[in-house]
Amino acid sequence: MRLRNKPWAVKLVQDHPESVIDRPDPSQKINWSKRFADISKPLEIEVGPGKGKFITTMAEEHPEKNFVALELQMTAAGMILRTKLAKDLSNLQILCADAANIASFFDSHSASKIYLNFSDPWPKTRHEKRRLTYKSFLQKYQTVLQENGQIEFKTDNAGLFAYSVHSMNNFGMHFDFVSVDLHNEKDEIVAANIETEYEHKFAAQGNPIYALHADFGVK
Ligand SMILES: C[S@@+](CC[C@H](N)C(=O)[O-])C[C@H]1O[C@@H](n2cnc3c(N)ncnc32)[C@H](O)[C@@H]1O
Repeated sequence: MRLRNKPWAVKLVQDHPESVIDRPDPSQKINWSKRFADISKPLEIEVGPGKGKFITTMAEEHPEKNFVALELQMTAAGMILRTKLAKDLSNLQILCADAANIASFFDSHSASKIYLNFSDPWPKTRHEKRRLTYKSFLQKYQTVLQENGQIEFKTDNAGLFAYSVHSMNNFGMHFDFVSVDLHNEKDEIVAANIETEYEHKFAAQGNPIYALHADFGVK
């Protein structure tokens, strides 16, 4: 998804370096302890949050955790920042960067969860390496996640879901939860689910939502 360029978003990002790390040099680790008031809180990362409904809701509902929105597009980063400022979410930081460099930005084994929500499907075989569940990405997530850390993945795209199950299984990951119709699971699972912008749109069109939780097991 490519968002139309919004000049206000660029300006907002530039005006708030305390909240957004804008295209950092991947050769330098980020000092997260300077960015979060309490670094001892569990850290959760969403890769590709888009406009940020999911990650800002999570940050609002879970002040006991720290969150990082890792988003490639500056316009999307600006939209997330606007919500962060409006809701005064001090436990949310925005990292405007490519997830291909995720292992450079975080200490090894520092995160407890990585969320992949409605990632771009890249259906052409020649673009397989760009899929966020391709093995080179899984390798980087493994480095960033703690031993018992989890990946939570949701999509409406059956092809990307099948591909991701295959890719994670080949990588030796363990599946803790799999659903091919998340919105029609048991009441407590449905109630705990926080929708993303894409999820809301696709579910409203009657599409099933696929979901899984997976971990890398003991290293
Ligand atoms: C299809 S949108 C989904 C947005 C949101 N997660 C949702 O469910 O509504 C995918 C998002 O992932 C971002 N993205 C794609 N590749 C990325 C990468 N390599 N690193 C960081 N963000 C990425 C895109 O810029 C876009 O905002």
